[in-house]
Amino acid sequence: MNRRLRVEQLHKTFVLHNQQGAELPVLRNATFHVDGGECVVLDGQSGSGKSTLLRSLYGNYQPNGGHIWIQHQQQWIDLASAPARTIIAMRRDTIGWVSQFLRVIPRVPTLEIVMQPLLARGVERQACEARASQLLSRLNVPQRLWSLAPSTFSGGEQQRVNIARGFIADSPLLLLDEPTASLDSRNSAAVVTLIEEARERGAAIVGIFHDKAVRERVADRLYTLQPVTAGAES
Ligand SMILES: Nc1ncnc2c1ncn2[C@@H]1O[C@H](COP(=O)(O)OP(=O)(O)OP(=O)(O)O)[C@@H](O)[C@H]1O
Repeated sequence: MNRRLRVEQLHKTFVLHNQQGAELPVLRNATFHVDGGECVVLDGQSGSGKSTLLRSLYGNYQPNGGHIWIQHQQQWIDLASAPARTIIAMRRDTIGWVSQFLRVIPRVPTLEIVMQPLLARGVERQACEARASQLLSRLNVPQRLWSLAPSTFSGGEQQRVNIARGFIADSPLLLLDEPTASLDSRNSAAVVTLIEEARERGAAIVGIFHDKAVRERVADRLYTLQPVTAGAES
C-alpha cells in the first residue's frame, strides 16, 4: 500500500463577517484516503462542499478541525496545521493543482506560465521548455499562442494552459477542480489521457468532475459529501 493522503474528521465552517458573523457549516467529519495510482472523485449535490474540501487540501482554506495528512518528502505532514513555509514547499514538491480558472499574470507568456512549477523545482530551463511545449501540443494549444500572455485567450484555451501547468511537474498528489469544465470532447479526451498517465505513474489524484462520462472513466472510487444540515451540526 502506498498511501499518499489521509483526510481525518475535517471540519470547516465559514463565518460571514459582512453578514453579522453568520456561520455556515460546510464540512463535518470529512474522512477519506487516497493511495498512489488511485483517483478519488468528490461527489455530492451542489453546495455539499466539494470545492471547499478540495481547496482545503491545497491549503487555500484553513479547516476548523481535523487533519490533512500528506506524504511529503517521505514524511507525513498535516497540512491543516502546517506553517505557511511548509505549505509552500508542499505545493512546490508534492501537490499539483488545477483550478477551474487560470489566474492570469499580466505580460507573462504562456510557455513561461506552464513551465514555472518545474523551474521552481530546479529543473534546467531547456528541459522545462521541452516538457511545456509537449504538453501544450498535446492539449491542442496552437504554437502561435505560446509566446503570448493568456489574458486574451478563450476560456477553453486558458483552461488548457492551466492543465498543462498543473501536470508539468509529475506531482505525487494531484488536485483537479473540474479540469474539463470548459473543454470540447477532443480536449476533454486529451485531459482524461493525462489523468490516466498520471495514475499509471503512481500519482494519487483527487478531483471534481461534473461531466458524468469523464467521471466514470477516471474514478476508481467516489467520496460522497452530504450537505451539512443545522440538525447535523455538532
Ligand atoms: N469563501 C466562502 N465563503 C463563504 N461561504 C462559502 C465560501 N465558499 C463556499 N461557501 C459556501 O459553502 C457551501 C459549499 O460550497 P462549495 O462550493 O464547496 O460546494 P460544491 O459542492 O463544490 O458546489 P457545486 O457543485 O455547486 O460547485 C456553499 O453553501 C457555499 O455558499
